[in-house]
Amino acid sequence: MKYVSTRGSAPALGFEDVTLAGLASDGGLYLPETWPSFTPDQICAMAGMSYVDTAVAVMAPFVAGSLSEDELRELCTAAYGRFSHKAVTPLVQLDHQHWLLELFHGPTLAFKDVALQLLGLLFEKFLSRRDDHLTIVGATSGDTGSAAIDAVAGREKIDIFMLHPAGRVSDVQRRQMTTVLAPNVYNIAIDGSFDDAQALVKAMFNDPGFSGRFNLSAVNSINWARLMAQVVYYFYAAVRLGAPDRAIAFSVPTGNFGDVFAGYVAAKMGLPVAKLVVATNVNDILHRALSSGDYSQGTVVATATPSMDIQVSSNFERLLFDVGGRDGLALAAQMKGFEADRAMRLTNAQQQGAAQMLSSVRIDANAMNLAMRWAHDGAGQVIDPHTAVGLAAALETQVDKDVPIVTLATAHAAKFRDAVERAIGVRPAMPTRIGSLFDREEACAHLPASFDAITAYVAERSTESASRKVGING
Ligand SMILES: Cc1ncc(COP(=O)(O)O)c(C=O)c1O
Ligand SMILES: N[C@@H](CCOP(=O)(O)O)C(=O)O
Repeated sequence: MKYVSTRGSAPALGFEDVTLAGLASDGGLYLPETWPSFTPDQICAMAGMSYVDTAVAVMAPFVAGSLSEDELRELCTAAYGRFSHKAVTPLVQLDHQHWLLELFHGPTLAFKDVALQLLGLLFEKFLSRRDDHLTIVGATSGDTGSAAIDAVAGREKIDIFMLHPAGRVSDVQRRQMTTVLAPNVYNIAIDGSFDDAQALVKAMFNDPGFSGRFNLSAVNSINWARLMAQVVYYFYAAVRLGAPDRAIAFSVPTGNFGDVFAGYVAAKMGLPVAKLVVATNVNDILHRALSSGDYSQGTVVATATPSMDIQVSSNFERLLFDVGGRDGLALAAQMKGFEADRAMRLTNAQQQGAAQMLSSVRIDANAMNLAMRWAHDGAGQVIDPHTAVGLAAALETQVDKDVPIVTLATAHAAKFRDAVERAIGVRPAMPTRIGSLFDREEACAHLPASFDAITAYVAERSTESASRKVGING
């Protein structure tokens, strides 16, 4: 399997190189050259499979040439062995049509664990084959950071620098990052939004001197391996609800467009997806783009769904590339225009291509709170605010009554317990696997959202870490 860049001028690479590179050298994002696909019989055969077996079946075509099926199975067994639910991503029924797909049974209580537990192991596997050290730079609105840190903490050939917007993540999210005191983990709170953090990370990748010197890699969903691992749970859920004989709709609370793009990939691979609902909070760039073609960056508003307080959705570029005819050079020009003007219009082909599978809904605080209450009072489920945005959008979307609608439950309610308590008067208990989060010491640098300040910090700490490793090993 070869991967090509959405901006058309980086070299095509295999899975191992794409995973270690993160972002393509032309600033684009990697995608498979062609979509692998399954026949209805092959999808039918997934019905009785365990999560690990489904993961191997779905991901094998993507890793071909870099991992054998046995190696992939070994990594998946280790990654999903850390989940607290036997089904890994169980389904819960809410009423005759609505379901939740619980994606928060991993070590850090959010859907990010599904991909990042695997990605940590992929990094280790690929680094064991070469004499290399990786410097991961990442941006987080809270969940990617904690999941990535859990996945790579203590790994000898990796340093991780994780930027989060100061004061704009929940206390649980912050502590899940800052209380990990492993020597290869560096948390940085920046004065700015998640978008500022993501722009700084991309700027580090796009500076060839800096990215080459520190051998940068990515844990954000700009890294293809992140999305690949998320495709699995669409198959896993859909076959349990009757695919391939029945089409399934999914409603996905959306920020960086990674999770919902994984659903798009599942559909490209032959899964019968009736509809993908893109559920945004009031930071609604994706809703405006999909409903009217207007992709223009507004100011980020802080909400009770901080992980979705995003106005530039990095994976949207992957969708535009695929539905717009895969013309990398044209897309590169369009994205350069966006970077200069902070606004662009979708082409007709992009708009129409997206509309074939995707619809969008913008959910405000009131609708989100009502959905939390609906799930609690009607089905006895305490859901987190991000999941509630997805559920509210599902409830507002017209779907044939015979089609099940699965809302992706992206985080455990305890991660956002203050917002949940405000909405339904119930304070979710912290799962015991989180341990004594509130008794632990925190470590975090606080820096301005400035390229010079961040790169100086990374350079100084990476050098320190390199010399420390020489000291340990030599
Ligand atoms: C809890 C939660 N829900 C939803 C999202 C949005 O997912 P995506 O960025 O893949 O669209 C995020 C962050 O990414 C998240 O942390
Ligand atoms: N909500 C995310 C934002 C980063 O998204 P990613 O999927 O691109 O890593 C977070 O939790 O940090």
